[in-house]
Amino acid sequence: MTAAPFPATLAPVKRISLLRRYFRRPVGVFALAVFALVVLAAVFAPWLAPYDPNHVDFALTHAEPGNGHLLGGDSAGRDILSRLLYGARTTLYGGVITCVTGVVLGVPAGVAAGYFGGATDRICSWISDALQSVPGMIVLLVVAAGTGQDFTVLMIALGVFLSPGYYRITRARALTVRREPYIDAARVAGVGTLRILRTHLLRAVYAPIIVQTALTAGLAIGMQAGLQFLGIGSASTPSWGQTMNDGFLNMLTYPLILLWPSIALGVTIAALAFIGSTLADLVSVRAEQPTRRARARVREALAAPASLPSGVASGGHEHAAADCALRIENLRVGYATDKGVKEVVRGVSLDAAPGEVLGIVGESGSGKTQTVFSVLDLLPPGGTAVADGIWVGGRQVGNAAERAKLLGREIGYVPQEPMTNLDPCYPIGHQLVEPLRRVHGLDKAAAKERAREVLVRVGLTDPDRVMASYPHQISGGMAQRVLIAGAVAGRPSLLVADEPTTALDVTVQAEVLELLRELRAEYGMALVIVTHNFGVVADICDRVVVMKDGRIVETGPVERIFRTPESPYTAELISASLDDTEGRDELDEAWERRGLAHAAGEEAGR
Ligand SMILES: Nc1ncnc2c1ncn2[C@@H]1O[C@H](COP(=O)(O)OP(=O)(O)OP(=O)(O)O)[C@@H](O)[C@H]1O
Repeated sequence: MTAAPFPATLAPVKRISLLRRYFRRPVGVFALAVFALVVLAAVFAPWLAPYDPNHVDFALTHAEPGNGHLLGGDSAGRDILSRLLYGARTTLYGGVITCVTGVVLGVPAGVAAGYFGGATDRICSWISDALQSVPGMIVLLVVAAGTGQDFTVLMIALGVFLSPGYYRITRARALTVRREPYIDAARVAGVGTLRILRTHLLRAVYAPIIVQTALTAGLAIGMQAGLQFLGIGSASTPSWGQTMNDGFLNMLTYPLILLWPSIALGVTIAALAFIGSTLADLVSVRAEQPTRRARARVREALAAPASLPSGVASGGHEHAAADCALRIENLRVGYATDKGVKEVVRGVSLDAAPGEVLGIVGESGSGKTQTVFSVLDLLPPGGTAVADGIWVGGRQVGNAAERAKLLGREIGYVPQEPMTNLDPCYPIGHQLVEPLRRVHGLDKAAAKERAREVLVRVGLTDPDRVMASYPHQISGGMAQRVLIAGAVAGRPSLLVADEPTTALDVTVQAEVLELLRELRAEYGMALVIVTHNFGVVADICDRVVVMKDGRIVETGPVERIFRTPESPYTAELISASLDDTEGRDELDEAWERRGLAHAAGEEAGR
C-alpha cells in the first residue's frame, strides 16, 4: 500500500499577533480606548482647554458648572476643565519618566543577575531588597525638599523605587531562559555574551515588561497625585493632585472640586490596570494554550470530510472491535500553526489483539508518537485528535474522559526517557506506591508490598534499596525497569511503550525487550511498541504498522513485512537498518531468537 497524495496543511490559520489578540478582548479594548482619550486630551490640551489654566477670574471662585465653564471654577478662580486637561500632561509626563527609569535600571540588572548569577545576582538582589524595604514616600519628600521640588527629579526618584518590580520579573525570566539548550548552543558556537543577552534574553523578557509597564504606570500616577496632593510641585503647573488638594480643603462646601480630579485619576488608573491585566492574561495564557477558537478550527478542519480526499484512512483492522485490546479508527491529529492547520496523523486505523505485540515503526516525525499519545491523552497543548472510534479492551472509549478512567488501570505506559519521567524530588518507592494507593485504592502496606513484588518481577533484586533511592541514584537501565514496573503494577490489558529502549545501551536494550516479552506472556496484555528500530520490531513484534508522513503505508505480520515488503518505503527502512553494522547484528540476533531464516532480512534489503 502506498501513501496517496494528501495535503499536509489544511485550512489556513492566520498568524495572530499580541496586538490583534488584545483587540479581541472587549474589556481591554474599552480600557485602551479610555486611556487613549486621556492621552489625546493631554496632547491636545492647548487646543481643547477653553481657558489658560492659570488665568484667575475671581468671579469664578467656587463657581458651579455652567456659564462657559463646564466643570466650574476652583478656589483660586481658575477654570477646572482647563486645569484638568493640562494636568493630564503632567500626569502622563510623570508616568513616562517613572516607567523609563524603572525599565532602564530594573531590566538590565534583572537580565544580568539572572544570566550571570553568583555575585552579580547577590549584589543586585540586595539592592532591590533594600529599595523595597525603604519607606519610599518619606524618601521622596526628602528628595523634593532637597531638589527644590523639581518634578522631573522626583519622578526619576519614584522610578528608582519602582525599579525592583522590573528587576524581579526580568531576573526570574532570565533564570529560566539561561538554562535553555539554545543558550548553551549559542555559547558553544562562539556567540558573545552581550549578543546572547541582547538577542535571547531581552527577547524572552519583553512581553512581561510590557505588562509590568502598564501596572507600574498606574502605580506611578497614583503616587504622583499623592505627592501633589501633599503640596509638592510648582503651583503654576496644573496637576490633578493639586486640584484634589483644593477640593479636599473645601470638600464639605464645594464637593465638585474634589469629584472631577478624582474621576480623572480613578478612570486613568483603572484603565491602566485593565490594560495590564488583559496583557498579562494574553502573555501567560497564550504561551501555554491555544485559544478555544484555534482549537475549534483545528477540530473543524480535521472533521470536515470536504478537506479529506476519499480513501484517506490508512491501515486497517485485523480483529473485530469487541476482540481488540486496542483499536483505532481513522485517527487524525492536527496543530494550528502560523501557516495553517498542520495534520500530523492522517486517517490512521490499526488494532492489537490481547497478547499481541504490535510495532509502530517509521522515520522520525512520521507520526508514531502522536498516534499513541492520542490514545493516552498526552498530546501537547496545541494538539487536537479526532477519530471515528477508539476501543480499549473491546469497549468504545472515543471520549477523552472515558479513556482517562482507564489510564493506570487498563492502560499502562512506558515512556521514552526513563530519567526525565521520574520526579527527582521523591524516592522511587513513593513514586510507585502513590499511584497504587490513589488509583487502585490499596492501603499503604499493600501498595508497598505490590511495589516490591513488581520491582523483583522486573529484575531489580533488592527492591527495598531501589525504593529508598532517588532517581539520580540509579542507572538508566534500572530507571527503565522501574517505569515498566510502575506501568504493569496495575495489571493493564494494554501496555504502550514509546521507544522503550532508545535511551539504553545495547545489552540493556535486549534485557528490557526480554522483560517486556515475559510480562506480555505473563499478564496476557497487548503490547504496542513505538520504535524507529527494525531490530526491536524483529525481536519482539508479531505485527507491524509502518508509518510515513502521518499515514500508514503498510501493515502486516513481521515475517511477511521483512520477506516481501509491499511498500518501497518499508523496503528502504529495512535496508537502512541492514546498512548499519550494529543494526544488522541486532536484526540477525533477533531473527535467530525467533528461529527464522537469516535470509529473510537480506531479501528485504535487496
Ligand atoms: N507540539 C507540536 N506542534 C506542532 N507539531 C508537532 C508538535 N508535536 C509534534 N509535532 C509534529 O508531529 C509530527 C509527528 O511527530 P511524532 O512525535 O509523532 O513523530 P515520531 O514519528 O514519533 O518521531 P520521533 O521518533 O522523532 O518522535 C512531526 O512532524 C512533529 O513536528
